[in-house]
Amino acid sequence: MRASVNVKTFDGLFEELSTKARDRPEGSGTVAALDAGVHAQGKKVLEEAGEVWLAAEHETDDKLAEEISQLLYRTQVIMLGRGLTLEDVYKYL
Ligand SMILES: N=c1c2ncn([C@@H]3O[C@H](COP(=O)(O)OP(=O)(O)OP(=O)(O)O)[C@@H](O)[C@H]3O)c2ncn1[C@@H]1O[C@H](COP(=O)(O)O)[C@@H](O)[C@H]1O
Repeated sequence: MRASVNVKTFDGLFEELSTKARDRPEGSGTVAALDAGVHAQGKKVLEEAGEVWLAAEHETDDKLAEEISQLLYRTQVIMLGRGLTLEDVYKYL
């Protein structure tokens, strides 16, 4: 894939969401997801994981990539909700 200045990365998204969690801008879905609590956040992770699985079996590469991006997002919401940093996770990679 060709590099692009506009492509978000996992780290870049985490920084963006951390700022949203701190500043709590109006209309942010991330702020709403954080306020909904860990139970709701966990359900979203499971839902997106299931959609990744189904897309891998039945959908196009692009649809699969979209579902994976949503799973990454929902994973980051869980991380932020629990106060985990990227380093907390990366040390296990
Ligand atoms: N990457 C994402 C992202 N992926 C998924 N989602 C959310 O997840 C939804 C899709 O999930 P579902 O399939 O469950 O869709 P849905 O059932 O219609 O959603 P709900 O009604 O359950 O909210 C989207 O409509 C978004 O609300 C995301 N929301 C935000 N981001 C990124 O987070 C940044 C901050 O977002 P805000 O906090 O909303 O400003 C954005 O710039 C994006 O880059």
